Amino acid sequence: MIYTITLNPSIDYVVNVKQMELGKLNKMTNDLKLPGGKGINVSRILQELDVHSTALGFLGGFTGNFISNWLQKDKISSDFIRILDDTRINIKLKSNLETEINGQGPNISTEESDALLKQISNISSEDSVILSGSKPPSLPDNYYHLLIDVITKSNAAFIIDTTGEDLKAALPYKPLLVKPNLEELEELFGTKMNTKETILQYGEKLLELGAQHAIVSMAGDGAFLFTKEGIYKGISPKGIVKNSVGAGDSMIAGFVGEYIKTKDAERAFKMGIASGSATAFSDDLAKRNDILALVNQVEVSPV
Ligand SMILES: Nc1ncnc2c1ncn2[C@@H]1O[C@H](COP(=O)(O)OP(=O)(O)O)[C@@H](O)[C@H]1O
Ligand SMILES: O=P(O)(O)OC[C@H]1O[C@](O)(COP(=O)(O)O)[C@@H](O)[C@@H]1O
Repeated sequence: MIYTITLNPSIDYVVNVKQMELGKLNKMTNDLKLPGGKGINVSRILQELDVHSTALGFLGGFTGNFISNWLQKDKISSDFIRILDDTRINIKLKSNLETEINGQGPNISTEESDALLKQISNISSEDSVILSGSKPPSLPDNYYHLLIDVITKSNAAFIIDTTGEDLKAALPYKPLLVKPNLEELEELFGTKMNTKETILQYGEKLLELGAQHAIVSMAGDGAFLFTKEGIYKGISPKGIVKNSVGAGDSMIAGFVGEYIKTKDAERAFKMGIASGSATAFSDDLAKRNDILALVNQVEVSPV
């Protein structure tokens, strides 16, 4: 079984405004409320790719109900710990520029956070766990570490998509995949990476520090895949970008869904790029047919 864990889900409130003017009354041309949070996005794309997963994490309040109802409607299994506080709402403002305003996240009590640790102590070595996104500030600083401890004791594989110290601390536990975007890679190592050589140098460092596979994604400029066998460059297909929110999550779902079936990292990378780009070219996350239509357009070659 694949489990996704979203510690900080959200409703993504996508708002379109023709020409945003700060300090004035702006009228929306249209708006869209979507279930969000990185692991939930991964589960939604896995479902499109016919890969079954169960979405875990914390959900609460009317916002939490919106997300669980959506997942139920789409027949995506979930087993969230219900919390007293409301799940956050993140604003995705599409105007002349794309602006995001993400909430900090709800209060999570010790009983609630312990309940998730207890729930995942039942996983086995046959399972894979995808840990995605930020954690609400009310969770203990070492909460990701506590989760990884439980997962690795069960000998389950894990993938982690988060940033900063949480990502760095996870590497020695040999995640199957990490996928920082270029900005996150720069933040992780505290240095600007203006040349291909520097990106390759720090991408390889992710493997030296323990990751089994690493992808460094660069939006419309494609991505690099780092494996023990070699480094690959993937070129993103061209298209009209509608909403790139969730492109990174889609890429992870595409990679993991294919890798678990075939154990072929290069093929999985292609599926990852196709899934990320198909989402960037859609209002919501990508649909199965959009992904499959792009996969043959993705070019991957050794560096
Ligand atoms: N503007 C775009 N055009 C084509 N593909 C894109 C675009 N933005 C994202 N993608 C695809 O999605 C992948 C992940 O996007 P990226 O923005 O790098 O991740 P994140 O959402 O984590 O910041 C990219 O490697 C690419 O394949
Ligand atoms: O957990 P975080 O880092 O606060 O991010 C949450 C946001 O990320 C998203 O999951 C999108 O992530 P990506 O664009 O990186 O794929 C949104 O759905 C959500 O609003």
